[in-house]
Amino acid sequence: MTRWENYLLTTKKILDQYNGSLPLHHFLKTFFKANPQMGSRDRKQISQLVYNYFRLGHWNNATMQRDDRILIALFLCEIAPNPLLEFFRPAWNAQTALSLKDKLQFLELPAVDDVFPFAKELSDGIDAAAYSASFLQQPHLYIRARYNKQQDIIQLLEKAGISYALPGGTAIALPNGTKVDAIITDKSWYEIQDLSSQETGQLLQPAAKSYWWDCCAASGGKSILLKDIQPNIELLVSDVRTSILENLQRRFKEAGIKNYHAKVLDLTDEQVDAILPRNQFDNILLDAPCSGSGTWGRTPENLYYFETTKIEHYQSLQKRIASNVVKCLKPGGALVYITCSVFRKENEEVVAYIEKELGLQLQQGGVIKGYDRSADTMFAARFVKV
Ligand SMILES: C[S@@+](CC[C@H](N)C(=O)[O-])C[C@H]1O[C@@H](n2cnc3c(N)ncnc32)[C@H](O)[C@@H]1O
Repeated sequence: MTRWENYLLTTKKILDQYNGSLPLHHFLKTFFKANPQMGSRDRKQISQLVYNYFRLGHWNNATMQRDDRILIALFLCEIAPNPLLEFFRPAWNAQTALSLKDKLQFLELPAVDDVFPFAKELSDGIDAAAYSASFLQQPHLYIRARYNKQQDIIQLLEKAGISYALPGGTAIALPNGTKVDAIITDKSWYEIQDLSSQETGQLLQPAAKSYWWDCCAASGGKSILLKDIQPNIELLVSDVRTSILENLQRRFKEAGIKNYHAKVLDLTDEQVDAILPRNQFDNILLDAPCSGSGTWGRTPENLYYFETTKIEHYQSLQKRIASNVVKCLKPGGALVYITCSVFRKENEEVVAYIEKELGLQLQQGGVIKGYDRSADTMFAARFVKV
């Protein structure tokens, strides 16, 4: 059997075994660990076939054999010729540089408008067809340059022969999979952060000496952004997961951030204001737990396995957390609500709840589109407590 036939067979084996209960990258890690005969090149190429397969979601599923679908996915998602495609479909391999539209025409296949199967759930202003088509492209890896190091970083990238783009601000777009830490060895020069996530910073507007609570901090991406915009703030970070706050502490150390407090807190607890020793903040950043549907370009298995019933679950969690934390916001203070979701129920409907039920005033915000620039799509809204 040739290497390419073996890759195709292994891809089918993975697709047979995977059921969506774990994130795909965890499943693949375990699968390759159990099959150590595969080298890193084999793992990379098989992973590419599996990921591309899921990029098609349920699109045109009924009419395609699995082998065909794997090869069609490879052809539609990749822009450079590929030895595996050359082996199985040399005529297609000669056409990999065509646009998506021309590739579909070449194969006499219908448009990919329904790759994303939840179009009727989308937030205002998201173009469902463009969003669907965006899944066939791998998103970029974005970094945010810190301490005016953008020029120094660019020099290192050029020296290493890495292509890059400058989409604005201090963001740098890199090809997905770039080994950034091997190129930029001083970790304090940059943060890995998606472009749309970087742009949520425009809503933070931190005043010097103000007291902030990043109440769903995870490993602290938004908090580092906040501190980079205004280092002179007081900051409490919290999350329900102890392990993620340990990651945050490591990441803050690498980023040179020292002055902050960290606390493990479950924000579904109605008494959360009573647990905090100082429970009145000038500003609260609520980067809420959500479906993550705006980031599925990086986890396309969700196109296949996500169940819409989960949206309601996230909405009720978001409302519950918002109503508990707003009690800790000083009058005149701002709440910044963020999701990486494209669903109206997690975005506009939660905004309406915060306005109507919690009495805050919406100042600015909305969807931050990423699908037209190989980035995540997010939602951010800034409120003031009157
Ligand atoms: C979208 S992530 C935050 C991302 C982070 N702000 C960043 O920029 O990297 C949401 C976080 O909410 C946390 N979370 C989920 N349920 C929670 C709860 N009941 N109380 C507190 N935090 C919770 C999760 O552990 C997760 O880390």
